[in-house]
Amino acid sequence: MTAYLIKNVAILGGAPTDLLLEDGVVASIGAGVSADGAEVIDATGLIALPGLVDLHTHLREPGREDAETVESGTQAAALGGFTAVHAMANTEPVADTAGVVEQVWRLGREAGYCDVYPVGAVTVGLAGTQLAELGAMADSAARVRVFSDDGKCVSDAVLMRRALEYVKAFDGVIAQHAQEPRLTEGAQMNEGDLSGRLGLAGWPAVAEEAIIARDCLLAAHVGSRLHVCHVSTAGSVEIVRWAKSKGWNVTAEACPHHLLLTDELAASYNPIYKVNPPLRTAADGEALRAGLADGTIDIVATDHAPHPHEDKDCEWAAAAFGMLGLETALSIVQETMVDPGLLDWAGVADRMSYAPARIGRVSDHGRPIEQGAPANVVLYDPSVRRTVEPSESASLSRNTPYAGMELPGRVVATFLRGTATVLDGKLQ
Ligand SMILES: NC(=O)N[C@@H](CC(=O)O)C(=O)O
Ligand SMILES: [Zn+2]
Ligand SMILES: [Zn+2]
Repeated sequence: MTAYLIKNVAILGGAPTDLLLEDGVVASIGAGVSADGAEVIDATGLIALPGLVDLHTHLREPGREDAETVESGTQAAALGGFTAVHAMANTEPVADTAGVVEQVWRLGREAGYCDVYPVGAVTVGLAGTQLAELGAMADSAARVRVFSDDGKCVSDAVLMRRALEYVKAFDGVIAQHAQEPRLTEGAQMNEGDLSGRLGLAGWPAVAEEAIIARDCLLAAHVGSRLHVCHVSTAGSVEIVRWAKSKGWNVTAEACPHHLLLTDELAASYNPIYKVNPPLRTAADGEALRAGLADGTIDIVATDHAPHPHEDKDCEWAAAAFGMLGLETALSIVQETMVDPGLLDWAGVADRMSYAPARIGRVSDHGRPIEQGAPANVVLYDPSVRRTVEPSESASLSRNTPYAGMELPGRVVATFLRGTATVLDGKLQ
């Protein structure tokens, strides 16, 4: 196994030092470290961050291998600086049994680009009527700790309560896609003046906020853990802040696209901007960034949602919801959070590595870069700018909303347990 001696690297943006990755671990740190036979990387100007952890990725396998496979999705993840991703359960078949989650987990191991932690469905077939075999998925080789019907909301309050109660036995968490279904029938974009003008059915903020408020109360009532997926409104940030002030065990995520993009883009009628929950107003984006800065929003999660062109290259109303996210997430966090001074690199390590690993109960990832820790590390160059070129993506899909946009930063290398998955910006 190749050892890597990374010279003059700024760990979390600190003073330059040397970093030796050997035998799968961080072997030593300090100026002037030397190692015979190690491959030397001159990392002058580069930052080292702990390998990123995504709590919300759609890999589409099994069932929609035309959109993404575990292999292609984890290649995209590695290129984005991720060493672990949680794969959502809305596959075909749905990941609602020990058999399916073990299959996804094994495919991740075989591909070897990034550790894959399957998310188990909360209800059978995501149908929202009957609890899935949560215990069997938790006890399986995949050791599932995160359960979600993402794509759909667990809207039945009794089922949500039972799920929250059930996962307490193995320290699991319910990750809710907060969308009141009756308030969002036929919804196409954020509800506001613009949806009226464009003649597209609106998705009101209250449909998200009402479910989040209810679920915070339920989680507190049964003493369980709730995680809120893709928080998109200022009101949702306020509700999560309130729940945390009560000491309740509630965590929340924001997605890069909600930090950067706004609902005005829907005026193009280009379905590349169609996503669930929808792009919201500039004021919502500002509240999300402030919430992420002060810790109300615990993490950034990509909600990487690949769709083949036939599901996106059509009229707005017929198009699928979702956008790619893995390869651009770190750049967008730099653009929206680091460059404006809202978060430093230590903060990025927390929101994109430590905290998501903690919520997902993943112990091998999300560890500070210190001697003896697993060598899950990303080297990032914050000083360059690049134009997003969809054809360069490792994803099998092309639905990035950032095509042609100039973004800061570039992932130079990613190491998974000391093995380079990306070097010189290229997949290994
Ligand atoms: N975010 C999306 O717009 N789409 C996701 C589902 C989801 O995250 O709710 C998908 O699976 O395509
Ligand atoms: Zn969702
Ligand atoms: Zn999702």
